Amino acid sequence: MLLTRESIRNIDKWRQAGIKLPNYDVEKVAEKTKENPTWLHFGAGNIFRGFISLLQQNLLDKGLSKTGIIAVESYDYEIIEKIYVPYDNLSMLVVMNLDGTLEIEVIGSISDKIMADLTHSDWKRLKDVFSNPYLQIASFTITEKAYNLKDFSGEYIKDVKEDIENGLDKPKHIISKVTSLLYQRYKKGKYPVALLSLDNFSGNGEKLFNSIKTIAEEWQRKGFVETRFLDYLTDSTKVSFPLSMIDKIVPRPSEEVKKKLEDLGLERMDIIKTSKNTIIAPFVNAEKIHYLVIEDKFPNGRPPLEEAGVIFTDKETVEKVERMKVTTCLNPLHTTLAIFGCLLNYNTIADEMKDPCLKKLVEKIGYDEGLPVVVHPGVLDPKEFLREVIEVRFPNPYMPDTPQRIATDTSQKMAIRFGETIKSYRERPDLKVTDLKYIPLVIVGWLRYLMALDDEGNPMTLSPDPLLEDLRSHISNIKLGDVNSVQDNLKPILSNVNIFGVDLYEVGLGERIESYFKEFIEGPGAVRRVLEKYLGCKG
Ligand SMILES: NC(=O)C1=CN([C@@H]2O[C@H](COP(=O)(O)OP(=O)(O)OC[C@H]3O[C@@H](n4cnc5c(N)ncnc54)[C@H](O)[C@@H]3O)[C@@H](O)[C@H]2O)C=CC1
Ligand SMILES: O=P(O)(O)OC[C@H]1O[C@](O)(CO)[C@@H](O)[C@@H]1O
Repeated sequence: MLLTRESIRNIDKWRQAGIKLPNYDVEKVAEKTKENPTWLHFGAGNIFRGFISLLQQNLLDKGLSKTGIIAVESYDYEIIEKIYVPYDNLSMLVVMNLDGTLEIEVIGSISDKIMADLTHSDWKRLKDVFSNPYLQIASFTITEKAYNLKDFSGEYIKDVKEDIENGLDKPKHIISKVTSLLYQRYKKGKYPVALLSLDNFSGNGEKLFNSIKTIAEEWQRKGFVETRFLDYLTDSTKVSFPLSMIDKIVPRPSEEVKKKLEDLGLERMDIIKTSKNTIIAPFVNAEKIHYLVIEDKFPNGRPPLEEAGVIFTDKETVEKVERMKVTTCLNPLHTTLAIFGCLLNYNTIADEMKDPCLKKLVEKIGYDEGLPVVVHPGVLDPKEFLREVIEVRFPNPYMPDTPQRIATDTSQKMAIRFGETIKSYRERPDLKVTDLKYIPLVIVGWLRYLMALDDEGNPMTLSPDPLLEDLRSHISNIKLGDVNSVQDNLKPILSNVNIFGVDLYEVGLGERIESYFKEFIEGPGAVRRVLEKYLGCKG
């Protein structure tokens, strides 16, 4: 069986294999989408194929929507060539249930794909779609770093510098591309639209807005865009940037799942790693549980996604729910497991949850250090959410999620995942930053991880991170087993407000972290020993 539009016409064959098919005519929806494009999504990767597209499929299945989503890829064109084109834009979602059963579903709601490549004819098509009055949403899952225009020294990165000089016609960075597309929309009729970031970080909509506004202002100063364009962009009845909280664990595609699909008779299920490091396959494996909370601000209307389980609410509630998830109840625990999982040679997050020390560490970070500063968001209960994460979601033995995946881009995540809690402790009169014992342990774990040696002292490959070279330039001066080599090498990292959101020395944690670090590098096995010492556990 091939995952193609033609093959899914043979409904009985797919049914016999136990695979659910779209309950609508995929071709017709694709046609309708061409005439009436309402939703573009930037970032054609795994979460889009396994979650966002599922929401729209849900509406199409119920007859609540008539059009699909157009996937836009602006960075890794191999995804389109190798994962969209050969499979007619279909994706296959494999849900890993807690009892080991799989629920498999062909997703047909991705109606088209576009490469946002200026040298390709697709660019013209993208400009047309973007200036279409029907367009309601341009959403994004492009990873947190893609929103950054500047490097850590505060300078515009190379592509952005060039984009600012070159104006509307040759943008390279995704934010400049989107700003240029928005200008087309403005010129065409000032039509309204919502730009919806579904990336996993605090204030995602605001960050998208600020980045786009920065480019627009630079272009306005150089005379590339009209001043009124800034009015359009900053008028939320025209262009909105809703905040969102997105939550579904969508690990990289796993060989085990691929094998199971092949056993069912599916062909061409190969997992690829692109030259830009995206690991992707025709299928997506994911957990069943998910949450999506979005600020209800869509000036050109939106599909009735509440019918697919999305919670629409006000900005303050999204902020609270997002803070709860990203800064305390899920992502800090994930990053903790990522760092120590790599150091202690774990292959899955679920296996780590069987390690009494690691389970205790995430409990301490979640319940003891995180929960006290969480503001109850109303729509979800933080304690119950945390319990579900620790007791149900992370330990799911069928989820092929790896610490190495979550360890990607850790430098971009520390400020949000740990810095926010540190700041709350600093601000609250009833709490002291120096009461924090376990968050510093994770920060130290990360510094130890950056030595690229596992706890036994064996070389370990580090996950991609835009700051890796910079960080390694300090850390590589330190030798395992030689506490004296620490010297001042940690100072530039620990005092970097861009990395942690605070200067860790100023808040009183720097020295403690340095001293923990020295214990961590005493020699092989020290990471495990230190965890046992501070957590009173036996790993
Ligand atoms: N995988 C997951 O479980 C979840 C992911 N997310 C969010 O979605 C993001 C993407 O996750 P996945 O789709 O799983 O990853 P992925 O690796 O499968 O896809 C990443 C996507 O982002 C694009 N991208 C990467 N760097 C870019 C850049 N500099 N400029 C423009 N586009 C760029 C890639 O081309 C690709 O389309 C995450 O970083 C996170 O913020 C949110 C919830 C769950
Ligand atoms: O650390 P990352 O790359 O944002 O990934 C975090 C993981 O946890 C989640 O936050 C779960 O919702 C997803 O974004 C992803 O599976």
